[in-house]
Formats: sequence, C-alpha cells, structure tokens
Amino acid sequence: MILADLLEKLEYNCIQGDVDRTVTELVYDSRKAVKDGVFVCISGAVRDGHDFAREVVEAGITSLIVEKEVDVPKDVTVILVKSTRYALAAMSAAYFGYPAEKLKTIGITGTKGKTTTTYMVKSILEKSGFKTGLIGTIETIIGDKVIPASNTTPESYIVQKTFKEMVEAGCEAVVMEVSSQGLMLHRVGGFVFDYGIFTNLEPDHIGPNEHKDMDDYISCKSMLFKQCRQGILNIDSEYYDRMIEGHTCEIETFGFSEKASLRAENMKLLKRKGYLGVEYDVKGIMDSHVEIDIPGKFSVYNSLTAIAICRHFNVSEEVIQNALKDVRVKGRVELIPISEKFTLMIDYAHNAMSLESLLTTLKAYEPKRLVCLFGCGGNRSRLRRFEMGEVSSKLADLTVVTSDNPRNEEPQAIIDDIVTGVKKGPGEYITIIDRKEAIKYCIDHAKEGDVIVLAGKGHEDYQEIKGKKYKMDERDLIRDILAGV
Ligand SMILES: CC(=O)N[C@H]1[C@@H](OP(=O)(O)OP(=O)(O)OC[C@H]2O[C@@H](n3ccc(=O)[nH]c3=O)[C@H](O)[C@@H]2O)O[C@H](CO)[C@@H](O)[C@@H]1O[C@H](C)C(=O)N[C@@H](C)C(=O)N[C@H](CCC(=O)O)C(=O)O
Ligand SMILES: Nc1ncnc2c1ncn2[C@@H]1O[C@H](COP(=O)(O)OP(=O)(O)OP(=O)(O)O)[C@@H](O)[C@H]1O
Ligand SMILES: N[C@H](CCC[C@H](N)C(=O)O)C(=O)O
Ligand SMILES: [Mg+2]
Repeated sequence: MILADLLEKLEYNCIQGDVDRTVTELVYDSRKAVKDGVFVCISGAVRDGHDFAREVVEAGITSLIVEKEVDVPKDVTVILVKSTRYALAAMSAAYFGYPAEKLKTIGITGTKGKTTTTYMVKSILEKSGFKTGLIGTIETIIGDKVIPASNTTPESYIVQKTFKEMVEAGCEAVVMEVSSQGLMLHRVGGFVFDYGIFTNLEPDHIGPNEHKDMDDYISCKSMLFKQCRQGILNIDSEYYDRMIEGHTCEIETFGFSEKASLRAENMKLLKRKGYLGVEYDVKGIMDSHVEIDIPGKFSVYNSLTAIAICRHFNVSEEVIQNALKDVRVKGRVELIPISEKFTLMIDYAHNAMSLESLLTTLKAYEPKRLVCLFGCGGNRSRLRRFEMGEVSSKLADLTVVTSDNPRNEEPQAIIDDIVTGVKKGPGEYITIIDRKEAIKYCIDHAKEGDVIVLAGKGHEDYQEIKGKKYKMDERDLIRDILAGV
C-alpha cells in the first residue's frame, strides 16, 4: 500500500522524503518493526516512541510519523503531524479499509454503567437478528471469538483491526465502551460513531496517569458528542449541559426527568426468593413496561439506556422485554446462590459513586443487615480509598475491609487509608487482609436475611501483586470455602 493513501484523511507536513512510497505495515511498537513498514512515534506515559526512531530505521522501517524532529538518514520519509496518536487512529482506519463505515457503531461513555449497558444492547440486538460485536472492560466479542481485554477501550489500531474482523465475521453492529482515556488518547479517532451515549458522570480517574483535573475529565468525555451522528444522553445528570457543550450531533435524552425524550416511571423494587429485581414503565417516545432480575435504580438507568439505543434499530417491544429479562453480566451485581438464608453477590463497584449507588440500592430492599466487603487497588487514586470507606460505613451495617489488587503498594497501607474513611461513618467494621479469609468471615457469620456484597473485583479472575497477576476468582474462593478447602 502507498503511504499517501494511509495519510489521506490527515493534515501533515512531509519534512523529509516523499509519500508516494510503498509501505508494508503500520507499526507503533519498536519491537514489531518490519522492513519497509511505517512507524508512528507516540509519546506515552512511560516511553517516548521518538526515542526509538533510529532503532526502527535500522530494523528496516522506511517511513516515520512524528510530532517533533528526529535525526534519521535522508532516505527515510518523515511526516510531521500535530498528534501522532490521532495520526495512528486515522491511518489505522485507512489501513484496515474504513471498517466502521460497514457497521452501525455504538459508543458508550460515562463513569458508570458502560459495561452493563453494552451487554444489554448486545442481548437485545442479537435477539432481534442483528449480529453484534462488543468491545469493553471484560472482553472483546467477535461472533464466537472472545478475547480477554487489557484496556476498556483498546488502542486505535486494535479498535480498527477488531472492526474489520467484526465485518468479516458478519457483524452488522458494534457496541463498545468508550473510556475518557480512550477519547483523550484518540483511541476512537478516525471515524464517526452512529450513536454516542452518555450514562452519567462523577469525579473519578483523576491522578498522575489519568486526567489532570475534573475539567479535563469532563471535556474528554464530551468529545464523543463532537464525533457521533446521534447523541443519546442521561438528562438527569448534573453534567448534562457540560456534556453537550459544542456538540455536533442530534440529541435525544433519557432519564426520570419529565424533560427526557424517553422516561422511566413507576419504578418498583422486586424482592422474590432467590433474586432482587426491579420493574418500571417506559414513557415518552416509546410506551412499554420492563421487568429485570438485576436490582436497583441504576439497573433502571442501564436498561433504559439500552432501550433508547435499540429503539433506533426498530426492535420490537417483546424482544426488548425478553432480552432484558435474561441478561446477566459477569461481576455486575452477580448473584451467587449458596444459601436461601442470605443473599451473596459479586460486584465491580470500585469507586465511591458506584459503591454508594450499589449500597443505597441494596438498602432499599430492607435486608436484615447489609454487609460490604471491599479493598482498593494499589497505584490508583488514594482519595478513592477514603471515600469508599466513608460510603461503606455510612450505608452498610458491617464493612469488611480487605485487599483488592495491591499492585506495587503494601496491602496494609491501603487498608489503613480505607480505615480513615470507614471511621467517619456509623457502621461497624473489621479488617482482614487476606481476601479469601475475609469472604469466609462473611459467610461464616451470615445471619438470616443478610445481603452480602463482595465489591471491587467483579469479573476479574486474578490478583495483581508487584507486576504479577496471580489466579484468583472470587467464585472459586467461595466454592473452596464451602468445600472447606
Ligand atoms: C497510562 C496509559 O493510558 N497507558 C496506556 C498507553 O500506554 P503508553 O502509550 O503510555 O505506553 P508507553 O509504554 O509509554 O509507550 C509509548 C509508545 O512507545 C512505544 N514503545 C514502548 C516501548 C518500547 O520498547 N518500544 C516502543 O516503541 C509504545 O508502543 C507506545 O507506542 O497505551 C497503551 C496501549 O494503548 C495502553 O495499554 C496503556 O494502558 C495502561 C495499561 C492503563 O492502565 N491505562 C489506563 C489508565 C486506561 O487507559 N484506562 C481506561 C479506563 C479503564 C476503566 O474502564 O475504568 C481504559 O480504557 O482502559
Ligand atoms: N448506571 C449506574 N450508575 C451508578 N452505578 C452503576 C451503574 N451501573 C452499574 N453501576 C455500579 O458500578 C459498577 C460498574 O458497572 P459497569 O461495569 O457497568 O460500569 P462501567 O462504566 O463499565 O465501569 P468501569 O469504568 O469500571 O469499567 C457495577 O458493578 C455497579 O456497582
Ligand atoms: N479499570 C480499573 C479497574 C479497577 C478494579 C479494581 N479491582 C482495582 O484493581 O482497583 C482500573 O484499573 O483502575
Ligand atoms: Mg467498563
């Protein structure tokens, strides 16, 4: 392929060599340099791709995409662009033949609810005959192929490659989570989403490797509404106005507000043997009734979001109802039915916002005691620890503070941080550093009518300690505890 064709949608300045040369591959990692490939130099959080310019040229690279000048032999083509990350996105789209144009693309952003909503959308669309690919926190799904995820929103090259594979596998639509980092780092650059969705927003992901402040976080999320045709947004969010600032798409809204185009009304909590659920009426641009086996008000938001999206695919009311009734998402208020005496669930709440909505939701079901077990990840926001501790002891009767992924921090130091928050609230607490021991404590001491939630690890099947991931799935831990292992 000709370099000029890869650059066709980009503004650039060819500062050396020419663009009419043939390139074999598009590369952004020096370890994958190939003969006559084009290498995109990206300044990352840890390394700067420009530092590898000479090395990749020695390995056979003949074209470089840069943000700043590099010292390489004159026969190498050097293209200067404003953002090499954006260039990688635009060039990847071209490299894979603009696959987004052959799919209905749905991008979901927001602090919480993205993963859950993507599975609801996939379930509804597939039940009505649209083969739908999925990209998100847990995995990428392309037909029968399932690839575990390392980022919620992968690098642009991977996004475009995945889209192409989805087209080849016969997918007509793709539903994907769009993280704020994904937007900030142009991982979804180079194409326009058919549908851009906003679930909600709370302070999160602010720290050294993430966003510099709340303003940066908000403006990154709002980028989606300058990059989609139809925006579908939660009008109940206090950040709604900020989100649509400068938007270039059509706007539709959902929520409990009377102003919403699609509204939820008459919400009722359902408490039946074995599960907690919720039902509500859908009003506005659609009239329907929904019942789901996932608890709480946020499940109303997530399912309403899914309906707002799928409505555009002319899906029947019956399909929506059936699909939502069946949908289960791994590690998102996932019920583990081990006793009729008490309710045990695994959830992914790992910040104050999700923990607060989760515990508030569960409290509304009036359990005998609400027991909340959690830890916090090392090398992540320190404020989160204090806040989660405070929220848990405000809402749970008993907080069991334990370990999550300590990464490069000392587990006890993380627990100490959490305890400073826990002490602010009225609830009782206990600290047990080993997660399995902590879960065993909850099960052994469970009382009739308790709701016990194991928060933070959700779908994860590992524990990360000092750069290494050790196998640890809470479902296995529970099985071993019950078997006395
Ligand atoms: C801080 C951050 O966002 N890091 C992400 C980023 O890495 P980076 O580009 O900064 O990598 P780097 O190591 O500095 O390298 C820079 C460049 O030099 C190149 N390089 C590097 C080394 C070398 O020997 N040769 C070489 O050419 C690299 O290929 C790269 O092009 O780009 C990588 C590829 O896309 C990501 O995997 C990586 O995510 C890390 C794992 C991460 O933890 N990211 C978090 C903050 C994140 O993105 N989270 C969001 C939201 C999660 C949620 O849902 O809550 C997500 O979407 O996942
Ligand atoms: N709409 C919502 N509002 C608030 N909290 C929610 C909502 N939906 C789910 N949650 C809570 O947040 C947790 C994470 O939900 P989910 O994985 O769907 O969100 P996400 O946006 O993908 O999050 P992440 O960025 O962590 O991947 C759930 O386990 C639940 O406790
Ligand atoms: N995508 C999130 C997941 C965190 C989940 C929790 N188990 C933790 O390790 O803190 C992150 O990497 O910050
Ligand atoms: Mg997610």
